Amino acid sequence: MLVATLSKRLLRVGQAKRCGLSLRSFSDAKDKDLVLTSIDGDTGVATITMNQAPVNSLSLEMCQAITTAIKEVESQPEIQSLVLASSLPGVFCAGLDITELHKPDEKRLTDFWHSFQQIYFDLYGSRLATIAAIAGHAPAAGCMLALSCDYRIMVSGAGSKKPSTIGLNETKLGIVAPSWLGYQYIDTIGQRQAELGLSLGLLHQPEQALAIGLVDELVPREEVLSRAQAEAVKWGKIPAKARLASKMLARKARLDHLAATRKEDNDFFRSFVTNETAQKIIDGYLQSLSKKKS
Ligand SMILES: CC/C=C\C/C=C\C/C=C\C/C=C/C(=O)SCCNC(=O)CCNC(=O)[C@H](O)C(C)(C)COP(=O)(O)OP(=O)(O)OC[C@H]1O[C@@H](n2cnc3c(N)ncnc32)[C@H](O)[C@@H]1OP(=O)(O)O
Repeated sequence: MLVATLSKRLLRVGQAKRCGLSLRSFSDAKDKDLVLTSIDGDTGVATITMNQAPVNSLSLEMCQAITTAIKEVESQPEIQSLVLASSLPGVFCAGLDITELHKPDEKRLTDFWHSFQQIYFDLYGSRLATIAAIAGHAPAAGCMLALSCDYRIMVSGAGSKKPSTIGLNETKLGIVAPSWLGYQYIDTIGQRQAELGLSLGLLHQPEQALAIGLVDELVPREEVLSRAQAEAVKWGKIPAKARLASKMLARKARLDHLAATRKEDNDFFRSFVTNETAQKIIDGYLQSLSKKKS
C-alpha cells in the first residue's frame, strides 16, 4: 500500500504516519497495486484511486484492497476527508467481478461476498467525509461505491457520444440487488425513482442522474478529480464529531441491520449464485461481455 503526494512523489503509509503529512519521500508505484492511496500534504485530503484494469471490477482482492486502503487512511487522525477515484479513463467501477460468480469455489464465494459487505461497512460507515469522483461508468456495485460516499461528482455527459452511466442495472441481468444496496438507493433518490430504477434496471446518463439526485454535481472530465478534492477540503473543515453524528443519523440503522443479518445475507447470496439458473445467467452475461468486444 502506498501513499503518494499530489506531486506524484510517493510515501509509504508507515512513513507518512511517522513523518507527518508534509514530508515527501520516494518509492515506485507497482502495476500490481489494485488501489493507490495518496495524501495531499497541504490539505490533508486522501485520495484512494482504484487501479484494476480493464474496468476496476470488484474481485475478492480488489474489495480487500479497498477496505485496507480505507482503514489505513482512517488510522491517521489528521485526515478528515477522502476522495474515491479511478485511474482508468471512462470507467469508475464496473461492479462485481462477474468471473468471481462463475462456477465459483464455495469458500472463495463466501469470502468474496463478505469482502463486498465489508466495503459497505467501511465506506458507508466511514468516520471520514467521502467524495466520489465518478469520471466514468458506475453500474451496480460500482454505483454502490458511489452511493456509499457522502457526495458524488460525476463527469458531464454533455457533448459526449457515449456518456458514462450510473445506476443499479441488476434486474436487467436477471438478478436482484441485496436489500442493503436497495435501501441505499431508496435513501438517496427516494422511493419512486428507486422503484423505477431498480425494477427497470436503469443505467442513468449523467444529466438524468443529476436530475434524480443520484449524483450531486456534473463537471467536465478533466475537472472531476480536482473538483472532488476541493469538495473534500470543504467537508474536512466541518467539525468532525458533529459531521459523523449527522451521517450516522441517516446510516446507523442500515449498517446495524446488515451487521445483524450479515451471515444470512451471505448464505442467501451463495445459494442464489450457485443455483443452476443463476449460473446460466452469469455464463450468458460473461459471454455477452466478451462478444461485445469481438
Ligand atoms: C451477473 C451477476 C449475478 C449474480 C449476482 C447476484 C447477486 C448480487 C447482486 C447485486 C450486487 C451487484 C452486482 C454487480 O455488480 S453485477 C456486475 C454488473 N456490472 C455490469 O453489468 C457492467 C458490465 N460491464 C460493462 O458494461 C462494460 O464493461 C463497461 C461499461 C463497464 C465498460 O465498457 P468498456 O467498453 O470500456 O469495456 P468492455 O470491453 O466492456 O470490458 C473490458 C473487459 O472487462 C471485462 N468486464 C467488464 N465488466 C466486467 C465485470 N463486471 N466483471 C468482470 N469482467 C468485466 C469484459 O468482459 C472485458 O474483458 P475482455 O473481453 O477479457 O477484455
